[in-house]
Amino acid sequence: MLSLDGVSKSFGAHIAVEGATFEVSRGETIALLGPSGCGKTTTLRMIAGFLKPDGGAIRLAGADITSSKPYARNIGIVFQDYALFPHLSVAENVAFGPRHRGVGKEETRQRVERYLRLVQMSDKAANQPNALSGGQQQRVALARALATEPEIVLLDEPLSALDAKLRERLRSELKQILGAAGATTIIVTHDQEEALSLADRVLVMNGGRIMQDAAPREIYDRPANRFIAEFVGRSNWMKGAVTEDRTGFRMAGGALVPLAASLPAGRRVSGFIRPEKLRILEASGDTPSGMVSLPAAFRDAIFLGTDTEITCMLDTGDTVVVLDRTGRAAGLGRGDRVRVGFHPTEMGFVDTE
Ligand SMILES: Nc1ncnc2c1ncn2[C@@H]1O[C@H](COP(=O)(O)OP(=O)(O)OP(=O)(O)O)[C@@H](O)[C@H]1O
Repeated sequence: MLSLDGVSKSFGAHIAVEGATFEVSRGETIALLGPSGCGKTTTLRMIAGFLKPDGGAIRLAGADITSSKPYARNIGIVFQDYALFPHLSVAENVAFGPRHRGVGKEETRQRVERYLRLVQMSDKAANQPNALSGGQQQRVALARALATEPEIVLLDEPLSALDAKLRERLRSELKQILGAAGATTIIVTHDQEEALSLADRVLVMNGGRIMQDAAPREIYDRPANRFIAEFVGRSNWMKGAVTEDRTGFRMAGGALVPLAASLPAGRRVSGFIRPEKLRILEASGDTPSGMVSLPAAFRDAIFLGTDTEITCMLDTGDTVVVLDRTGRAAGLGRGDRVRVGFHPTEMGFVDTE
């Protein structure tokens, strides 16, 4: 449906986007995820036609749109701040796009009804936007974008102006709405949960470059580099080195973690484990079968509601964070001896930079 091929954009000497290359299939939702300033919005603005790329090509439904005007592209956009027309009612806001594009009266009326129903705002059709909550306004903005039945919908940080609770609710609604509309969607966000939960594929950007383009699970379980392992989820980095025969990772302290595939000579890797993959074990006794255990001292525990975040100092000197749901930290005091256990298959590796 949409493809970018080597798309670049600089502002003066600053390269904002470099060689962006990816495709979005019909009905697919992809997320551009990355820290502030990584080039997400610039990429979106080039797709929308508000910015002209310095190089590369953008194609939409087979046509080269690299240089076409924004209004000539069949694209729907939802911005962070909703930007509804304040003097028009909710229904008139949704009708605006189709009417502007010459869609007939009856068809426009049907679309307003259909898309307001889809975002569950039918009962507010006659209201003015300023009489709606932030979440309601954002749903209307979505209906307005969908009502033109665009080939692609662009969502720029669509939930970031909402409070945490509402953001979570609207996130799952958004997924349903986009699915029901069969929309092809690109969502720009710096919120990893939003990207992982909404998108079929996540493109992680940093410094103007796309660093990984993969399914959410893949990004989380097999990040392409250290930046992604730290930006998406949290990581405990474990000291160690690849064994001489290059089939294992010998951790500081002696524990051996087998590698899924033997590494080419000269390649150095760093090992990491997600906090929820670690378990607190008693200081003595058998290590559960198949697990590796590392002696450690308990430091502190913070109760977060569902999880408790436990910090331990391994005897190797590494500090690790364990997310625990079993109440294992109860009764432990600073300095108490414990072991930190995990299954070797749950250790991830990235190239040492
Ligand atoms: N019109 C402009 N003129 C000059 N520099 C710009 C312009 N627009 C963006 N930039 C720069 O290009 C880089 C990428 O900006 P962009 O807005 O794409 O980042 P972003 O990933 O969307 O960040 P954020 O999440 O903060 O919006 C930044 O360093 C930014 O300062």
